[in-house]
Amino acid sequence: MNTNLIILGAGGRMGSTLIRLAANSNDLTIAAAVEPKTRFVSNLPEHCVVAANLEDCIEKFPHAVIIDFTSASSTMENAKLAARYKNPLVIGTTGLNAEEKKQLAEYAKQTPIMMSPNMSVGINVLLDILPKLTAMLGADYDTELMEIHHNLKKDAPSGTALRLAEAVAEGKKTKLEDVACYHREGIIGERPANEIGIQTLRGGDVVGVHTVYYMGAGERIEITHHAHSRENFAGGALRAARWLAKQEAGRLYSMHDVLKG
Ligand SMILES: NC(=O)C1=CN([C@@H]2O[C@H](COP(=O)(O)OP(=O)(O)OC[C@H]3O[C@@H](n4cnc5c(N)ncnc54)[C@H](O)[C@@H]3O)[C@@H](O)[C@H]2O)C=CC1
Ligand SMILES: O=C(O)C1=N[C@H](C(=O)O)C[C@H](O)C1
Repeated sequence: MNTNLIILGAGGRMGSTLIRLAANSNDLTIAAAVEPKTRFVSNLPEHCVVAANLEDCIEKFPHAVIIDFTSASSTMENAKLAARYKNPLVIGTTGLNAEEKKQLAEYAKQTPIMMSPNMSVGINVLLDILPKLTAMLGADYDTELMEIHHNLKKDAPSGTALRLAEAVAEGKKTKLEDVACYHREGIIGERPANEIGIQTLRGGDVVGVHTVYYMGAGERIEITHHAHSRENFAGGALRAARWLAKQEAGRLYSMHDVLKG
């Protein structure tokens, strides 16, 4: 089966990687590339439409799967359009707040939507394991997370770090918002036992590093995921697009659903 794609943020780091990978596949067609800075879009296949915004082209491509790696505010506008025109939507954008995620769950009742802050297999397998690992280690192990990304990243902490921290909180049978600590400075006192610390580092061209630490008496576990390139994320997003094209609307899907098949 051939799947038509509309790639949003086509001139960006993820958008351009998606175009390169999709153009080399046998079962995907890039129908449209959307990017306000159209001069940054390159390497497009013949017949691909270029538009400055989704509204200008969505009507031409009913059923095309939209892939969105843009910014939180753009994603919300794009999701509204996808819901209106019933196009499936894969969202990789991070930095969305709780209210925006709630709104996306509403749109997902109108059209199939899959959202994941990290499209890699490794991180998603880790997300499955962390609640159990955290519960097995128990309250004697202090849990902290650290993420490192390139100096052009706009949101912090990364969407992945927040999702990993939620999985840890689940294992501790608590809510992340009740125990998260994003900043330490000055005379802060002893570390509360149930706290989950989340620290952000930024620099250079780091694609993405996430570490979860479990620190106990006399031992420490560190689990680190290194993304070697953006192809890893783009490959996951294309896999999600193929899968989503066959799904019904109903609830907000995740990469877990995609990997389950
Ligand atoms: N879920 C995942 O696996 C991954 C998620 N991300 C997330 O994806 C997002 C984008 O990351 P990058 O590609 O590094 O950023 P980027 O800044 O290189 O690219 C974003 C592009 O979107 C364009 N854009 C802005 N508004 C738009 C609109 N309304 N319609 C179409 N295009 C629009 C911008 O002009 C820009 O070219 C970020 O939120 C990032 O955290 C990044 C990598 C992996
Ligand atoms: O902005 C990025 O680059 C990345 N963002 C995602 C996030 O915020 O988790 C995923 C990945 O680590 C790269």
